[in-house]
Amino acid sequence: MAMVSMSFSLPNLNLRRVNRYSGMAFASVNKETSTTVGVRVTEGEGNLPKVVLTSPHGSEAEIYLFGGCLTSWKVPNGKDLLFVRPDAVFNKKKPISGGVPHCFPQFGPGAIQQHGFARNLDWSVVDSDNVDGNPVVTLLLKDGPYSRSMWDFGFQALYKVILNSESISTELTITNTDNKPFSFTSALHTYFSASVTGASVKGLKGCKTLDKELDPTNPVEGKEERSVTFYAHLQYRKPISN
Ligand SMILES: O=P(O)(O)OC[C@H]1O[C@@H](O)[C@H](O)[C@@H](O)[C@@H]1O
Repeated sequence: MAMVSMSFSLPNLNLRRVNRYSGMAFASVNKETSTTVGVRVTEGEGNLPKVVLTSPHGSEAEIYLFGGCLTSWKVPNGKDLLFVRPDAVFNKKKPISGGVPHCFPQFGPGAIQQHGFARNLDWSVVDSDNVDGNPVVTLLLKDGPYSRSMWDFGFQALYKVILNSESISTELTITNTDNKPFSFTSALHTYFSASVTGASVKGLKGCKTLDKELDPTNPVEGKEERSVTFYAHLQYRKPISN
């Protein structure tokens, strides 16, 4: 078993169960479904089912079952701290581009599709809870014919999201359910919404660039510092010095 987790300002929790429901599984939703205080499943963009977590303190989070993708985390003042690209599509033809997409069982490019298949599949809700007023949901993804066609291993992925008044916690647990070992790479590939005014990146001069969007020739960077207020999709590789 392996675990990846991310948490922002999560205070110590007194895990007193208030209200719990186990065994929910939604592949689609026709109307709003709610069985646990602060946890409901409703229809999102493109009629895709999404779980909405609502805290009594006024924060709210949304997780699409397609890709198990956390797309929104609004704090009590209404500000969404996550970013979803304006050109993101919600039609299952591509992963949702933004929020916190899953990269599993491979991070980045490699033997299978970029960032793996977990962000392209429907997850299901297997558990929901309300702990001291804080809504908790656990999503499940298992191997199936599609994943086996690329990566022939039995696995179970459990993704637990806890919404607190001023923080959110995510925890991904991978279990090998096969009779042979496997290795994998994974990430909770978070897109934050932030102001980049005044931000820049230094130490670039002499780095080889890889610009997927604008220039496939990968020139060597001539500037030492670049502002990040322009749209770019750049990676820099520092040459190895002797
Ligand atoms: O564009 P994708 O497949 O959703 O991946 C998101 C990003 O993932 C990052 O890991 C890559 O470095 C970026 O190049 C890429 O844009």
